[in-house]
Amino acid sequence: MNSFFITGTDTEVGKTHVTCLLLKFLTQHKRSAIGFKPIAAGAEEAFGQLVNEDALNIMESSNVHAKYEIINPICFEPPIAPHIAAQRAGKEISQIELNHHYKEILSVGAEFTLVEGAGGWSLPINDTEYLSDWVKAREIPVILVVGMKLGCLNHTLLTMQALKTQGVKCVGWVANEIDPNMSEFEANLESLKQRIDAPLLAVAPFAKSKAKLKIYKALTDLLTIKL
Ligand SMILES: Nc1ncnc2c1ncn2[C@@H]1O[C@H](COP(=O)(O)OP(=O)(O)OP(=O)(O)O)[C@@H](O)[C@H]1O
Ligand SMILES: C[C@H](N)[C@H](N)CCCCCC(=O)O
Ligand SMILES: [Mg+2]
Repeated sequence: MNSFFITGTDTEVGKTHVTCLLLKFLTQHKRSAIGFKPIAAGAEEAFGQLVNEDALNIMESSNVHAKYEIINPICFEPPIAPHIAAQRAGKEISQIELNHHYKEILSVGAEFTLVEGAGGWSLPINDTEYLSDWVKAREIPVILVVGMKLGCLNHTLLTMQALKTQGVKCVGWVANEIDPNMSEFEANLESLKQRIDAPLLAVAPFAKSKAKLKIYKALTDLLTIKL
């Protein structure tokens, strides 16, 4: 069983978009795959419970299915930093709780579990802990989604530096074209390639529908897929 933690250079950079594309890629190649969104903030009431859009999207892109609470066990209504949402709801998120939920999703038995983070790499879950502490403790390899826009060089290099300092393995990165009007896309991609000590796995083009990943060999190797 393989797990990957999908982080991003920021919130709203395409972690869910890329997670769904990776899940679909795995499905197309007859791998069993499930998405996991342990912590979500930003949800609506539906079917008598709170549901988050990211979790619904990754459920739809997975070919292994489980109840909503298994896919997204921690969910808050306001679209704010999760530790603040938890505080407002009189709750506290902890690594112990995350371990429990992670065990449950792994017991579903998919070959691949893609865990989508929340926000960027350094996301507080309570007064003293970060989601990144949990990823490090569980030794889940990280895939970084870079939202390709002006400013992404700084965000990417700082994130890579943090991963390295914390001793967390980054198995690769995905360039996500979130801004169709970005100047010098290719030159920025090249600047990142030169400076990132992990392989480029794929490029996700700007597309509102029927998006497809431009796949690199590092991705097929990572997912043990022969094209
Ligand atoms: N390659 C793309 N082409 C077109 N639109 C995109 C692309 N990637 C992301 N988007 C859009 O940008 C917005 C943010 O993407 P997404 O929700 O995947 O970000 P996120 O990093 O998962 O955010 P969050 O931190 O809230 O989980 C969404 O509306 C999504 O449809
Ligand atoms: C509401 C948003 N879409 C995400 N679900 C949560 C983003 C938290 C970001 C925290 C921060 O780094 O400031
Ligand atoms: Mg998301």
